[in-house]
Amino acid sequence: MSSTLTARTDLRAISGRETGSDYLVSMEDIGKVYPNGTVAVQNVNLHAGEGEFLSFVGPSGCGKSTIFNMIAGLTAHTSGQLSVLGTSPKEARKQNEIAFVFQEHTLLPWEKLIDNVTLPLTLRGVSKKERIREGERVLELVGLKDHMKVLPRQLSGGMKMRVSIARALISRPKLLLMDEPFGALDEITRQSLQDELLNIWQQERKMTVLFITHNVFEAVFLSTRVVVMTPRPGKISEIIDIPIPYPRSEDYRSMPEFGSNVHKVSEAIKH
Ligand SMILES: Nc1ncnc2c1ncn2[C@@H]1O[C@H](COP(=O)(O)OP(=O)(O)OP(=O)(O)O)[C@@H](O)[C@H]1O
Repeated sequence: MSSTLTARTDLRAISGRETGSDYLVSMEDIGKVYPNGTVAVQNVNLHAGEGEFLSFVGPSGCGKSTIFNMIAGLTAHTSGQLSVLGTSPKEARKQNEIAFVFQEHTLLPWEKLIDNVTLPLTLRGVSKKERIREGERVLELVGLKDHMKVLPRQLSGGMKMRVSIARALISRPKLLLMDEPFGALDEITRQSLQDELLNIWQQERKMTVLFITHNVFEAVFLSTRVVVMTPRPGKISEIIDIPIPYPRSEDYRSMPEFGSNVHKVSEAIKH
């Protein structure tokens, strides 16, 4: 076992964030075999604490989305022990404390932004007054409060992604799962959304983010730890601490520490 597999950054020291002692996600020897016999992941051991930002990198098909779907209670693991927010993934999902953001924005084209972002509250029967208050709060967080009444088609790709993030935040999730959210965006938009996501994560002090990306630069810019996976059947080969303090400014992207961490993660992916 690699020594970095068990290493753990002192999150409080690098981010100034409060951290809890309990794990939000605990995966012990997790495996997943799909009904057609595909062994997607094997022997996955991972613990994510409150307030962490973990990115998952690895070759296509190594089981990253499968891991997220198991954590979200959308597909069952077939071996090992998985606990999310201290209970089973399905139970955790019912508590509305897990939110998902995908690469595709999945907004309702005929609904104004305010109605799109408040949809999870509408489905739960929350009053209109509270929906509007919470909708304004999250649209403000993503810098779109002035666009409450517009339709999704009037927005750029980056703005649509901001709306998806706002909708995910409306339930004040403890755990935010993001599956390649910025994969379809141009580099400039992508970097500005990375900055915004870190700002939001710093404000929502206890929220844990799990983030899938194919982009090593993005993983190193955002994360407290980077989880590196092997080709299928996916296993975790290394978990690399990124012990650079937050807030991480634009300058971080040109610092030697950034380059050396990118190199470390890139090397880990090759082995
Ligand atoms: N419902 C399913 N039934 C059978 N096999 C599946 C199913 N979903 C995924 N797989 C297979 O499981 C493996 C892992 O897939 P998964 O989508 O989790 O990988 P990934 O790392 O997220 O890939 P990518 O980076 O390309 O999105 C792949 O071989 C995939 O074909």
